[in-house]
Amino acid sequence: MQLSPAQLQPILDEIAARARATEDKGRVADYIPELAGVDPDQFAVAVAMPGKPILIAGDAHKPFSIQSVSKVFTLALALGKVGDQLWQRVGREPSGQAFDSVVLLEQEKGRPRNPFINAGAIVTTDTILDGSTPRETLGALLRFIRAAANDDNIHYNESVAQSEIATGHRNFALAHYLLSHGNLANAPELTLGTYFHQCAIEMTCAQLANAGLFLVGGPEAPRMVSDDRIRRINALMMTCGHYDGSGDYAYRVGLPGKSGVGGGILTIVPGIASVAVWSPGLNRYGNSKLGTEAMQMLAENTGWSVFL
Ligand SMILES: NC(=O)CC[C@H](N)C(=O)O
Repeated sequence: MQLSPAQLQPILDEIAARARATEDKGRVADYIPELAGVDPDQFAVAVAMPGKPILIAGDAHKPFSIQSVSKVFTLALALGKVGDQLWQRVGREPSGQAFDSVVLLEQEKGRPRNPFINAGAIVTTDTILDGSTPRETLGALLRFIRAAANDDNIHYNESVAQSEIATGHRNFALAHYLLSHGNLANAPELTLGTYFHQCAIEMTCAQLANAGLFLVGGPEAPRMVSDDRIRRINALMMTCGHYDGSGDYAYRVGLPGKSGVGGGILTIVPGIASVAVWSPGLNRYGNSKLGTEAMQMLAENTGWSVFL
């Protein structure tokens, strides 16, 4: 359903007010030391609709670490670079496991289930890194995101990247495991250096909602990838974008989304809008607790769903 800005704004204001009043805001990710000190008492929502002014509520101009939301952009780049060959190295099935789980990687001989769990994202980044330096690859990624958002003021936070380089032992384990199965083309420290920096990109909710417009489609949305790719990326966001909480998100929100441990979620309403929410406290799946609740409320109040 298309809603006018005048109809949507009060819904967003109500969502932000409810979020502020909610006592249980979830737990901030503390396994990345640089993120452990983020104030959990923050909330923002932004709705970008092609050809219309962006709508916001809450701290929508405060930058946050996009973390795994970056995996949507690297997937788009990787599909642009190697096309369907990507699927020789990564699957397209939900994993039903935590984002940093190593279990299936051993059982399935080093082929990660999907591009959104860490192992699959590391392979995806390895694909776009191939033949270039981490600096060039990050430059290409930032150019893509800035063009999608129509905003040059998007950067990565070096301290957050270094914080993960120093403590990301599970990701190093995953990368070495992939290498042992011949599913890593570059040295683990190069691929992971790139991966940690892509996760350390900072955006505001307003910027992220704008950056997601290329996945909305339609005549007024930015055309960065083909319609066919838009459908495929959205399908993967729906089935795998929230790790072992993907089924729960599909049930509660009914829209394709991608979360990150920084507390951001990018959600696409095909043909209508790109929505970003941010609240740093996470639920037990590592997805933003208030962000998920806010998206459920937005979907219920707008009737936005891919299912009816
Ligand atoms: N779910 C996430 O956002 C995880 C991203 C984080 N950089 C990690 O690799 O652990």
